[in-house]
Amino acid sequence: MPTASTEEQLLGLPVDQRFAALPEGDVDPGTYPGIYGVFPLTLAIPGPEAGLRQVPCAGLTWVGVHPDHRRRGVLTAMLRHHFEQVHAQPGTHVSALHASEPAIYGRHGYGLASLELEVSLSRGTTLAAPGLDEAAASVTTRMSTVTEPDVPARMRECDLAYAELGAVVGEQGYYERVCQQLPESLRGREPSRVLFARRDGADVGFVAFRRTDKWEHARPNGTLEVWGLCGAPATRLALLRRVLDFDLVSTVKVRSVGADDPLLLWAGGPRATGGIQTYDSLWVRLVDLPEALTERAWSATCDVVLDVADRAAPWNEGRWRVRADASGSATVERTTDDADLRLPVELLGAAYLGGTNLLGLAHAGLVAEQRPGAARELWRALRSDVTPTAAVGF
Ligand SMILES: CC(=O)SCCNC(=O)CCNC(=O)[C@H](O)C(C)(C)COP(=O)(O)OP(=O)(O)OC[C@H]1O[C@@H](n2cnc3c(N)ncnc32)[C@H](O)[C@@H]1OP(=O)(O)O
Repeated sequence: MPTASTEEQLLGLPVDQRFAALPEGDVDPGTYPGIYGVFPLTLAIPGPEAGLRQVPCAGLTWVGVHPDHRRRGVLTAMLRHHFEQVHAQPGTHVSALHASEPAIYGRHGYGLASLELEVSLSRGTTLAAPGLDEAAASVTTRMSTVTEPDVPARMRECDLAYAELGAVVGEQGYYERVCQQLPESLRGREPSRVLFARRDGADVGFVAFRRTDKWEHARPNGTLEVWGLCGAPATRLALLRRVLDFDLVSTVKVRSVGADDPLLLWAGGPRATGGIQTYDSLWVRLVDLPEALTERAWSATCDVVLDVADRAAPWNEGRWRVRADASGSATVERTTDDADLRLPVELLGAAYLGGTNLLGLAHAGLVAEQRPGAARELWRALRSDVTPTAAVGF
């Protein structure tokens, strides 16, 4: 049983974003059948002139259905409620989550938009990046502990300033939450530390990590797990070089590494690491399809009619004409014209950040092309120059 109070465990989840399904009929009136919460986030999506736009995003979290009520549609009803809430909220057009299991959320319109790697490195691994050495050398690092009062705000400032495509950034309360050190998560280990990268007297990034002490055969065999890394590439290089050189540590595990992160290039390729695991990262759901699609920038012209299936948010169902122009802007309007592509809304969520290849999905038989070439046309307009990075957990 957790020793922390409910309020401590819910730190950072705004009170008006905590929801519970009410018991009905012959059930225990003292137990909620289901709960969920929403972290208000920003999500970095493709923006004008090959830049980024950080847009509001509802971060679905804390989803749970009581074992006495499972498989009776409670989750389905809660998600419908969530979509109606977001639909009614001006300015927020997408929802996103990290899934506990990959089979749950596709049927509710969430598509897998980014991947994350967990990369293991041995202490002393050389990271080679000659073009960045000078900039990396100009960074100094300073160690803090996450419980120091100014750390959450400093981490948030860095995340906002250096967000990459696909990154999410929470409000201040979210950062207080990730910096909270509850006894059950510590379990005798040291609290998380943060090395801030500094240049000209200002924070330009950070690496957040926790070390686990271990000795084997009279030799130090500790592990250092990186759970947050932020900054321009040269800053991240400097920070990673620093954590690869900690005393008493033999293995450095870097979590939430984007699929195209330079770390693998710096290390010398996958076999230069101690191992790489690949996981699904952010699942994205277009709650307001036309607003979400017009909010992002487009990378090529297109004119396609989509026939979208969306049972859980029926206002998105049906045919939409999507026209993107050479300036990167798009219009999305209702139409009665014949469809060029038929697809479920989750595949638009998957392609929303520009990293999931819609043409590949058509080849895989998941998108039905009615007009030859329409999948390629839409994909070329949606794709981004860089692969979306992994999103931090929430
Ligand atoms: C964003 C987050 O917070 S992730 C955390 C999610 N929470 C958890 O994993 C906690 C443990 N699990 C649970 O609390 C519940 O089992 C939940 C939330 C996963 C599902 O809740 P339920 O109320 O049972 O789901 P519901 O009855 O609405 O099921 C909807 C559909 O999803 C399917 N489904 C539900 N859970 C799963 C699963 N784990 N794997 C595959 N399919 C699933 C159901 O079979 C059903 O399919 P159908 O429409 O074809 O009949």
